[in-house]
Amino acid sequence: MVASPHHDPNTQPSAQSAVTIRDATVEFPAGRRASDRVKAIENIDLDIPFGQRLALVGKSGCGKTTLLRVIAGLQSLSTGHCDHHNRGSTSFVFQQPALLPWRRVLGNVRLPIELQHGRRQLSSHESDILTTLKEVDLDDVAERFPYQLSGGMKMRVSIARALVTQPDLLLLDEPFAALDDLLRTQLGELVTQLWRSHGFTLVMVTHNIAEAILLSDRVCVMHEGQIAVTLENPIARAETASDKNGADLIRRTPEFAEFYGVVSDHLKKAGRT
Ligand SMILES: Nc1ncnc2c1ncn2[C@@H]1O[C@H](COP(=O)(O)OP(=O)(O)OP(=O)(O)O)[C@@H](O)[C@H]1O
Repeated sequence: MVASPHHDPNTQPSAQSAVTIRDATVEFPAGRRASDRVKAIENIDLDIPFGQRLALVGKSGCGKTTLLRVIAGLQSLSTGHCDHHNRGSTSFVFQQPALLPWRRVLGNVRLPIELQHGRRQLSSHESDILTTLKEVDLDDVAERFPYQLSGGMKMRVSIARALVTQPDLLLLDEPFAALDDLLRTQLGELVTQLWRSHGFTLVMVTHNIAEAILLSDRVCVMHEGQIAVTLENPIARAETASDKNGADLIRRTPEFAEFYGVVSDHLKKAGRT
């Protein structure tokens, strides 16, 4: 397990990085006067290698979502830069599935293709759309409307919609926080399987330490807008992910308990400084 302090202005961009962030700061107005500002993130340096899964954890307000939005290109920086070295697109999955209620499952999943290529080219993508629906086990409910789906199914539609454009980078912002533990574990397994078959780079924000450990190769603990520590995940599960009981078995291992303790200690330490 390697813990590395993160703020290193001398770090060079790596050819292997899908995303390179240097000296990134985002300030927001925080009061009546123009001088009242809050730094949501401050002087962040981060390299995310191609195909890596990175989890951002930290207490509420520490800047996780802001950093994720910077990576998504949805949030401009006050200083610094964020560069993508991807060949393809970036997709974002939010906590709320945000499906269009008047469109069936198929129509919701098809939407990004329509936006990217227009309606005329749809037929050439139809088999990709159906393959994606199969991958998330929704092919049987393709003709249903969102109100006819359970919470877990809605989230799977949201994941399918994110995957249908074959993104190189998938960003998840607390995607399963509103779901119960069992569904959360099942969807985590699904994300792991999809990561194995698609090979995208994955960045996720979560409050749940177990989820961070089960779904990542590296965990960044954030505190007050900075990355307090980056931890290599010693139990990254590339080989066991296809096992449906993988998450449950891994949760019971001493290695899991040990790493859980390490992440938890860093979170507490960050909270005390
Ligand atoms: N649009 C905004 N305008 C003003 N302040 C903002 C804005 N967005 C975020 N902030 C502030 O920036 C800081 C970081 O917010 P951010 O949402 O990134 O934290 P977070 O770690 O994702 O929190 P949570 O876990 O509660 O979602 C907080 O102090 C927040 O109040």
